[in-house]
Amino acid sequence: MADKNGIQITSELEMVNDKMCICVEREGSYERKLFVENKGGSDVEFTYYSPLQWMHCFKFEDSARVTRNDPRLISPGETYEVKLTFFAEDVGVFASTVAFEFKSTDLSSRPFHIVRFIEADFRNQLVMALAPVEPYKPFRLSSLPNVKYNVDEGQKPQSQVLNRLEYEVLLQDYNCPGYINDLTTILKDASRVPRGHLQDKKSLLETPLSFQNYADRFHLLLYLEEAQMLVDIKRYNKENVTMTQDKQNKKLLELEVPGVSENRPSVLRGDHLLLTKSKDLNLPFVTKYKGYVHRVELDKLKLGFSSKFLSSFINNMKFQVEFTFNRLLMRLQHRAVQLAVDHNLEEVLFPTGSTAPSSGTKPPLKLFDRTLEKNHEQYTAVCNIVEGVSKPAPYLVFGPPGTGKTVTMVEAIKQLEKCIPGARILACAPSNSAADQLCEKLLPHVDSHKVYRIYALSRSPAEIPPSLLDCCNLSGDDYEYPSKEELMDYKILVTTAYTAGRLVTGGLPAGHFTHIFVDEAGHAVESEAIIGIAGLLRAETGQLVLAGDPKQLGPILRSPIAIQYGLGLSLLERLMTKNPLYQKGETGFNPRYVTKLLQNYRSHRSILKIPNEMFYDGELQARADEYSTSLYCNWEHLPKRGFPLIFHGVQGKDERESSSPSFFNTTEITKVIDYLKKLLLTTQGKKGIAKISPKDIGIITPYRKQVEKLRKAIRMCDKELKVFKGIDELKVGSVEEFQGQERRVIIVSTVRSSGEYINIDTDFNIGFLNNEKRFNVAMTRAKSLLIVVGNPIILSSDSTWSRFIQYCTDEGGYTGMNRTNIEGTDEIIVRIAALSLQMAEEVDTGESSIQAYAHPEWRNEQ
Ligand SMILES: Nc1ncnc2c1ncn2[C@@H]1O[C@H](COP(=O)(O)OP(=O)(O)OP(=O)(O)O)[C@@H](O)[C@H]1O
Repeated sequence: MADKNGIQITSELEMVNDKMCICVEREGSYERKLFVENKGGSDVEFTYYSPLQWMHCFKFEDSARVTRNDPRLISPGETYEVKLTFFAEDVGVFASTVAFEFKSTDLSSRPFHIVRFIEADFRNQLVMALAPVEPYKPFRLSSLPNVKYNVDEGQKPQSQVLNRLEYEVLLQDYNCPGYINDLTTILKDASRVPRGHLQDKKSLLETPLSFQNYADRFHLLLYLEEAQMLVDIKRYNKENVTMTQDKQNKKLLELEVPGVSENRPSVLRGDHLLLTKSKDLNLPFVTKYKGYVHRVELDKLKLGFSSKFLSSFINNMKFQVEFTFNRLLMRLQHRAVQLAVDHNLEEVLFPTGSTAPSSGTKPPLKLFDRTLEKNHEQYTAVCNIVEGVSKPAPYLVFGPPGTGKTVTMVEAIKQLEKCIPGARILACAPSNSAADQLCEKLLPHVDSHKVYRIYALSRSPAEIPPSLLDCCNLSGDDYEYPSKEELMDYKILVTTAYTAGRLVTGGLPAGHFTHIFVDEAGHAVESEAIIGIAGLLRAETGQLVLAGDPKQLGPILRSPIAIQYGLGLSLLERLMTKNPLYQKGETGFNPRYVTKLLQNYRSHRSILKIPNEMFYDGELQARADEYSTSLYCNWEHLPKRGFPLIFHGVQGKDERESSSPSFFNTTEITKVIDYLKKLLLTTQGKKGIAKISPKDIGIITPYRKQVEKLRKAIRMCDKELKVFKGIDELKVGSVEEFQGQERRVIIVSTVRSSGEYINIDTDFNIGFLNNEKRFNVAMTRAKSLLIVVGNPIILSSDSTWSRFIQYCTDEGGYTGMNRTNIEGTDEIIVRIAALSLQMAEEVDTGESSIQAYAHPEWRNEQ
């Protein structure tokens, strides 16, 4: 970039972070001058200039049409102009790197180069309304000094909970043993040979999982995971932070924690933080104030402290903050693996199929959802679950997205409730949204007083679906836990896997539940999936049913070592891959234990094609009803009629604001809003297109900040959308929040527009790139129309996305940014390397290296 040999390149454009920037707010063409000035003492030949990558929206011209064969002499003191035209056609941020080549008149000299970065930003009103509220300034991570301290206990949120459920079954601490750090070091370094008990632990990890080593192996894996969590949570410690008093509740203090809504760090209601007054830090002995989390609101925490602390609190007081993580979730898993052994669940967890199948034919079932009767696999699965043919082995319902796993499970639960008078059912899922969905699907056919949805205190009441308010444990603004006896009266309890642990603690006896169902079982670590099983299921009499798809989102873990030794394998996947009862034989799967569903009833066949080929060996059959999946096949905004899939390429910018580490992309938001308005306002009910309401549309994006900005754009900025009837029911959420869900129309905003942040995505397991499972879930939620808005160049660096974009292009579904002549960073790097090479090697062949770095398109033009 440096000016060289007296040549300076300046322009009329504003310089921002070493870039020449032009910012416009309207369509049109904009001309700006670049100045090549000779400030040296001798003549210089201007031999060439070229953008290193071709951008259709930029044009460069000069009066003499400089070429190598016809260079322009620039004498000392002279300035020569190059005209840049920016064609603003579509909102976005467009960047170009331009290389200028010169040669001094001395014949023996070699060419030299100067590079300039040019960025053009075409923004509209919405982009401006959503712009960063203040520049991004990452917060400094600090390791707090080891000082002696005492802890001042804070105010817990639980105080308002009506708790009639006793604590009958002990939950021990399961503290991480001291040797775990040494073991971690040894396991990370293959050259180190462990001795004594560390050797025993290493051998335990290397021995295949069996019922004999079940609890010991899982305890060890969980400790390894916890050790990594402890290291990771320290990254979030903060210095010199201030708090403010909450406006609604003066007893709470508000602390800003950017990233908390994306689980960076993960903080739930009821967790606690430790705060030390900054001014006390030099003291030999300090007090750490415990603040309990009463609410998590986007990037803010509302904390409850002791009254002593509150009376000494003054605004702008500075603190050091240490995050802790809630060990409860680890402890519940430790207890579960122990209870699995104590309750002898060997035939459930390592089934051998030793018991004879029940004989005799049962009368045929009349299903609530008659459509399932037409699918032999689903119908058989429901009958087999009701008959309990796999007992004590678990019954598995697995298959790709939209094949009806959840509806099969729900139908089986309804049939059990109807046909087996003594049936008591526990229905679980790893996430709240999946558990809510189970409950919502049960309600149309089961009396609401027979079903009870139990939430943990950490669940924000605002997120509870209105349809479940009458059958859950939220009472007014507070949660309650009914007594054991009251809970045992319900025929069906629905909860997350973790919250099922409270039922174990509450002393519900093993064998009370005749059937336990776990949906989305591929999403949970085995030790998590069994929290609601171990201690509640009696192996000889109970029936366990697992449903899921190992190709969708799996467990999220922190420790590479725990993953290496198998903690990332879900119970569902372990049974399917390691247990002979669940393997595919010559005649397919054994229907006594497993049903594989392969008929997709959700999506238009064009939407299914890529996930089907990439993740399901093409086995998936598109069986959704033609009428409903074709509703948008004639939509006027489709690039190609009959292909209800759009990839809209945009050239945006991934931005951050304030101290939030999360990303957003306002150019993509503009496009998403455009499509939303086309769907809801301009083409509603037009030309054979069915009417659609906001609840039938879902917007998926991987970053929390983009979720927040999209919601703001829809509910606050756009004057037509914000007053649109039912707009609050339009769900905008992360992929995790959409797992198990479907919508008639799905719009995906991928956000990423810069290669430099891809490592952050990989490190924190966020974003879409390098994450096939997240891609799979997002792409398989739409029934009749899928619109993906993203930067095709960045996404194409990932083989899965590249194939998807190619597919859309081949089928005519690609639109937006003209890609034909745009290349990725790799090509630019090659061209920059070509420049440097020539300088480094000091070769002067008399031939310019320009051919090596100029874009072919540019050469043709010249
Ligand atoms: N036999 C069937 N006939 C018609 N429609 C069906 C049938 N089975 C399921 N469906 C419909 O297919 C859609 C997907 O079903 P469901 O959500 O149960 O699938 P899933 O396998 O659990 O999906 P995911 O893996 O994405 O969670 C739903 O709209 C459901 O009503």
